[in-house]
Amino acid sequence: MGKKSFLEQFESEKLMELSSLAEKCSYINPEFYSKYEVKRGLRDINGRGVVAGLTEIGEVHSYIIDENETVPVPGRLRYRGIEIDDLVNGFISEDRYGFEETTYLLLFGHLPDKNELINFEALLGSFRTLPNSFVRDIIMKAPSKNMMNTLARSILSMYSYDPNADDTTVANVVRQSLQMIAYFPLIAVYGYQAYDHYYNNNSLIIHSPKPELSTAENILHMLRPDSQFTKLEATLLDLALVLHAEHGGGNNSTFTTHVVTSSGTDTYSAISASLGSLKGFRHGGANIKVVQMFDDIREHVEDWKDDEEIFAYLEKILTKQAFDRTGLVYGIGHAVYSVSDPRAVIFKKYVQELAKDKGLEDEFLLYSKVEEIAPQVIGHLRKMYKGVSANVDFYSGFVYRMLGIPKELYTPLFAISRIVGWSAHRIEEIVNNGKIMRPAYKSIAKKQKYVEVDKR
Ligand SMILES: CC(=O)SCCNC(=O)CCNC(=O)[C@H](O)C(C)(C)COP(=O)(O)OP(=O)(O)OC[C@H]1O[C@@H](n2cnc3c(N)ncnc32)[C@H](O)[C@@H]1OP(=O)(O)O
Ligand SMILES: O=C([O-])CC(=O)C(=O)O
Repeated sequence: MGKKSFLEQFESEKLMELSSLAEKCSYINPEFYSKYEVKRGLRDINGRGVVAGLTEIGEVHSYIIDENETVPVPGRLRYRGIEIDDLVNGFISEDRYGFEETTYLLLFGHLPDKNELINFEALLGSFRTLPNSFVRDIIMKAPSKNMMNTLARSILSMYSYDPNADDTTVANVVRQSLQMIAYFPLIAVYGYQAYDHYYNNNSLIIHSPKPELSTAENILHMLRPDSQFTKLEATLLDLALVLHAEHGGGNNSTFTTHVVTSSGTDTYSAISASLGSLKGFRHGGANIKVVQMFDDIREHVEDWKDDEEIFAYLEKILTKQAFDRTGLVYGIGHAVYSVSDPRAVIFKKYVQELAKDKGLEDEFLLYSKVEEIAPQVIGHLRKMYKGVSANVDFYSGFVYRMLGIPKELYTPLFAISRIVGWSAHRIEEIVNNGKIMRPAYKSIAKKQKYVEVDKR
């Protein structure tokens, strides 16, 4: 073997030494959190978050108080006060797509009437054109294997194309938000096409969006080489976009929008930070992990109908002996919900229909079994306070897989939808001229004296 490069040497020897120092001086005894009454993850053990703000955009409901006792209840989600089930039933029963209507509702506070909706859809359609040379200079250059990083990088670059980028007046932020809502599907899909071309050697496909198509239809049109899709496929993707659009101010990526916006920074900086948050596997990134976990379960569990075999394999995942060895069963559990996540409940009904359509009923059955068994295994091996159930990410990846969407686009699809919630929250933060967010950390460091370098 040749001489080791400086980097290799650093990695193998110095890095291990420095990393053990960093780990040692970063460790905090978990008992101190209860001793100093610090809420880990800014939540109490019942999942109740530290109240950090007020909002009128989304409401996440998971428990009631009965005689001073917290009682978990089936989860409920409201967008601008409207129950998510009512919203979904509304546009589906009228045989319409719902994402544009939901976007209008979340940003402007009321359901659009027919004219407002037509005009708004036309406005989004007219914004669905990236600035000249953006695809060539930003998206095609340095394609990355992770489309969340491609999105974040592209959104940060958008700053250079916006002559009024730093203006944080509401009018300008509304304009930037609508442009980002229109651009996100293009950047994500084209970013994927560039990756697929440069990394996988497949033909480069760039279909221009069509102004008359909905967001969901445009995604399928731009993604598929032949641009073909069925009504059921577009309806399912539209539903997924509606269900992911908003989740209150406290979820990790939206809270990031609030924190970063409160410093007074520009829209592109705030949204790229939220994208970084959403990518994480405990948040939006879980949807890819769920599908990878199911690939692993299908490979290792022989009888998909055998509850005991499934239980035993999930135990192995929980005890870090199988799958990615993080000890997490992805798609299960939630910071707030306990009995159920209403979005997973809605999804499940439609997923069953699509699975039947695609001849994947056995796989749907396996998902249902894991949904039922995983909470028992987690309850058995972890300290449970509020209970766990399937979250929105549990079925979303399965839907995307059935739609033939590549896994690289699963979390970006979450972002294509959640940009709406982030935008509404950024505007709410600006309108209310909030103070800069600045919580406290209690220092528990022992005092030490400065020692001159020769005497250490
Ligand atoms: C859109 C979204 O962001 S939805 C969430 C998507 N994320 C996932 O699906 C990843 C898997 N799930 C998880 O990691 C967690 O359930 C989270 C991050 C979502 C919530 O975590 P918490 O707020 O800690 O949940 P909760 O308080 O109910 O957990 C109680 C215990 O069960 C554990 N637990 C909860 N869910 C899981 C899970 N899916 N797998 C393994 N252990 C779990 C927690 O780690 C905790 O144990 P600990 O105290 O020893 O750390
Ligand atoms: O609320 C949360 O913590 C995570 C979540 O489900 C979301 O952001 O949709």
